[in-house]
Amino acid sequence: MSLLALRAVSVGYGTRTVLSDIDLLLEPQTVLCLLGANGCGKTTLLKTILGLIPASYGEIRIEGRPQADWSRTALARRIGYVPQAHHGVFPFTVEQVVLMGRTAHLPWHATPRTADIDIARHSLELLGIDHLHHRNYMHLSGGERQLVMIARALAQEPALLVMDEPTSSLDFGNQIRVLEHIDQLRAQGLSILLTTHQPEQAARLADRLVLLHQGHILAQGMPGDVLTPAHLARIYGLTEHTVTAHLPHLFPSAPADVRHREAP
Ligand SMILES: Nc1ncnc2c1ncn2[C@@H]1O[C@H](COP(=O)(O)OP(=O)(O)OP(=O)(O)O)[C@@H](O)[C@H]1O
Repeated sequence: MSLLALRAVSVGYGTRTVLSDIDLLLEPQTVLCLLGANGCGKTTLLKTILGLIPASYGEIRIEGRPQADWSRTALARRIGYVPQAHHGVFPFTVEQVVLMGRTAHLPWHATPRTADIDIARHSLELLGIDHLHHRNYMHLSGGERQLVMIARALAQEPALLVMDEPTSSLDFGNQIRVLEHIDQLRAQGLSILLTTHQPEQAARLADRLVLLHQGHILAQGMPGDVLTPAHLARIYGLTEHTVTAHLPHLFPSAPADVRHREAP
């Protein structure tokens, strides 16, 4: 059974459709990556999957059950969410913010148990930021906040982690650490749905890729099949030559004719 299944889903705001005909499956222990230009609808799709925005059409199933049958708490036990670079107002310590990840596992209004505090501390340690646990979240840098949001989602102990550009504010070292954590989490059995603006990151991480373009899925499949100069040129409005010239690790031996063809 797929962890997540979308069939003919349309998403948008009011009468404006942002994406339509979205079919996708996410299997257990899989990393699925959404790639597409700014404003193509990646975040909107993630929020629709999380139940924060209603789908305007189609069917979303989580672990085989229609999304509408899931209570918010039950969903929060199964899906952790790392929003895009976080600027929210959390006048709490880092440890308190990470403990919020345990809320769905606690009875209504219960205070966290020692086990919950241990799980929160462990999440901070995993990301190498346990030294921040007493700091005020509001006083952290953008990258530190992003790591705290990842720790909070890990403290949820979800089956599916939804991450919106998880490395966007991180320095080189922390980007690599987060990518390695994603590999480890998959090895431990988690599934991960993430967005990125970096094709090389998608190629390194993803088991499956979905390319979004002009309101639809342009292509989906294994990175080796989907990440072509022609597809990248199309979604980013570049020539294939520019794409291959800027991604030498992805396209080390692009044929000469590709280097001069224009994007369709
Ligand atoms: N709350 C909202 N109300 C109306 N329109 C919105 C809202 N949020 C986003 N949009 C619009 O929906 C479209 C898709 O936005 P979305 O944030 O999903 O794109 P994205 O692919 O995640 O972009 P980026 O890569 O820049 O983060 C954009 O045109 C955006 O302006």
